[in-house]
Amino acid sequence: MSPIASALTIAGTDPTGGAGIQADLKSFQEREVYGMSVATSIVAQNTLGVEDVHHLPVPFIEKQLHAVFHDIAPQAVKTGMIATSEMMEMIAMELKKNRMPYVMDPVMVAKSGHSLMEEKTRKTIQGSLLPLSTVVTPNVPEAEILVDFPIKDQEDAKKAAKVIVEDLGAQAAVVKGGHLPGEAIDVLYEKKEYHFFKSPRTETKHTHGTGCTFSAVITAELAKGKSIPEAVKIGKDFITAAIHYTLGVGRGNGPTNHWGLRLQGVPNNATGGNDNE
Ligand SMILES: Nc1ncnc2c1ncn2[C@@H]1O[C@H](COP(=O)(O)OP(=O)(O)O)[C@@H](O)[C@H]1O
Ligand SMILES: Cc1ncc(COP(=O)(O)O)c(N)n1
Repeated sequence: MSPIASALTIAGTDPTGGAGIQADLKSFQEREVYGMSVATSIVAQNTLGVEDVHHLPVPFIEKQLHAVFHDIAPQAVKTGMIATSEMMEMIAMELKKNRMPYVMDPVMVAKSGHSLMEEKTRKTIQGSLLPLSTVVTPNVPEAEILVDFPIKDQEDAKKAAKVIVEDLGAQAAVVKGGHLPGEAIDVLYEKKEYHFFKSPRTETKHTHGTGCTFSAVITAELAKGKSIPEAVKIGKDFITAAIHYTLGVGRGNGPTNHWGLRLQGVPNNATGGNDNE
């Protein structure tokens, strides 16, 4: 019997389930990967915004990591919200000791505008987690901070993805296109080659946790041994369906539909969710 693929997310929480470790675990499960999670910060948030954040003590985050690594070895790991430099440095040390495919989703600001990473941590990321990462998945605002130049179009996105790899040391980088106008086009730069992943833009406000879900699916696929381009392709198809078959829950920016991909091709009246057609 082939060993069960397992994945670990190290991130913040979202009690309404649309983002953070809750969204990551839903995504792992949908991809038939055994999901595990280490919480960094407990976030009081919903689809309307972030109310408060409680950072867990670094030694306690370390204990959670050891609990996982000393029992069930994941085949791939992702990081999401890591708010402080102290957290980031400890996590980098642990990932150095436990080398495996590592997806870094450099979560900095929630879509509601609330900061999820302290200002000084934004620079720590470059010397600690970035050089360890297999794939980095910044959105446009996050990529602009990492590369320190504006990203206004696909050419800028290509340049940024190349800088994140060639200069900042990531193995691969996907600059996501959700924040650019027009079709949702993500640019992957890996092994000196560009790959483009394009989907029609779904006109909806329900995009809470899209980046978390996208990076979690990439992590799950890497855990199963897929190549980086294959994993990103599946992540793209997954998030496109998750947004398209929106559930319409929540009074603000609602979550995506983590079983959306399973609905592909299913007639509208059988989907149970709202179809944005
Ligand atoms: N309205 C949309 N319709 C279709 N795909 C989208 C839409 N918004 C974002 N995406 C896709 O969702 C993924 C997450 O992108 P983005 O929203 O930029 O990340 P983040 O959630 O980190 O801000 C990317 O693959 C992007 O192309
Ligand atoms: C714990 C956590 N991690 C990530 C996000 C970003 O999600 P979004 O950009 O959709 O607000 C979030 N809101 N909460």
